[in-house]
Amino acid sequence: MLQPLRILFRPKWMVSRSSGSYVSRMRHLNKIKEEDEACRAALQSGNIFLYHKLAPLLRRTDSGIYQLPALQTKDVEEILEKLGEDKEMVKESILINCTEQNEAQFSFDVGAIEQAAVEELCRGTFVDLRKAFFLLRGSEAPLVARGQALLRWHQTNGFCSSTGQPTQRNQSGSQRVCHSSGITYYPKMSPVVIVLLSDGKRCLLGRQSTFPRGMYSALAGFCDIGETMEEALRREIAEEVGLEVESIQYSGSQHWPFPQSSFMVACHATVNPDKTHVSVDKVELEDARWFSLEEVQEALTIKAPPRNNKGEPTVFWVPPSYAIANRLIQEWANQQHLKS
Ligand SMILES: NC(=O)C1=CN([C@@H]2O[C@H](COP(=O)(O)OP(=O)(O)OC[C@H]3O[C@@H](n4cnc5c(N)ncnc54)[C@H](OP(=O)(O)O)[C@@H]3O)[C@@H](O)[C@H]2O)C=CC1
Ligand SMILES: [Mg+2]
Repeated sequence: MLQPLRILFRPKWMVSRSSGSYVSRMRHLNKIKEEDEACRAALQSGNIFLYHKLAPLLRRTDSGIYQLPALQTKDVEEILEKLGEDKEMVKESILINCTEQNEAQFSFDVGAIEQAAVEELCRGTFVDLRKAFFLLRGSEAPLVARGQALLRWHQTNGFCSSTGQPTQRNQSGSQRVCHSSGITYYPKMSPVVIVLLSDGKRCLLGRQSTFPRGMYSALAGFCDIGETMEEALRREIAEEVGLEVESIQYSGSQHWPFPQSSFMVACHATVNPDKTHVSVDKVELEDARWFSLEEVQEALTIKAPPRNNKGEPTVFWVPPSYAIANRLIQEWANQQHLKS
């Protein structure tokens, strides 16, 4: 039976360095991103988040709250040694970000090691990212998504697409280089527009057949190469629901890790209230329709939809608060409420 490690989770009081300004933090982060030596030094005092085959390690506190345990390099080295692995493997950690105290944050995938043994040592559980997103609070959800996205990118970009030769990463993992062709590869996101369409009184939501039953969301689509965001938005709405957009207002953006990294650009848009006939592209969407403010307000209150005996939701509901679609819907409802 493996004994859990004694010091795995560093309490806040052990963080001694005072927080600097945003500018000095970003400059520090950039330095460790670019300079291998600085990154190696940062790893010695930084925080490491563990993943197993891209599922992040979470820990449930005594009060039932899920947290992202931040391990230190020596903790991870100890785990690797206890499980008969080379402790030098910890140097494969990928830089994600840094804290307000200028401590570097890394992600490290222990997918080659037996999952249960690591969980026992860490007193935590590796949880699928979709579930982890539900369980984590505040800034931990985007952090864990970013860590996973970087690990995934490294795991799938080991070879140069031009020469077929292996690519080599820098210490931070901010890039990979093919020394044969000289090509440098950087982690990628695909731009996506997501739009909440309104006719002044109602908003348009749609669902794909793969969505959980009863869930409707704002319409979304990948940008084509060469398109502006506005062009992509107008095209997607025309393609998916046969409507012509009249005006567009930017709302915000989000990195979305499912199924691969997308850069979601969220907007509100309007159509002419006299031209609201929806013609759904059934290849893309199972359904799309106009919803009233009352229907939307009700859906926004549902945290976990009621389910039938097959476990399927039985009511109309919208994506959870961590999805930018939820924010768009919430903003629209607030705006309508102010108008009335
Ligand atoms: N965060 C949020 O609130 C929300 C996020 N989303 C995300 O937005 C994304 C896009 O929405 P979706 O409606 O599916 O997009 P689209 O309407 O563009 O349709 C998806 C189609 O685009 C193709 N495709 C897949 N990846 C790419 C790519 N990188 N570039 C161009 N085309 C691609 C796929 O074709 P094929 O499968 O045939 O290869 C797929 O059939 C999804 O990843 C979804 O998870 C959606 C709604 C809410
Ligand atoms: Mg779509």
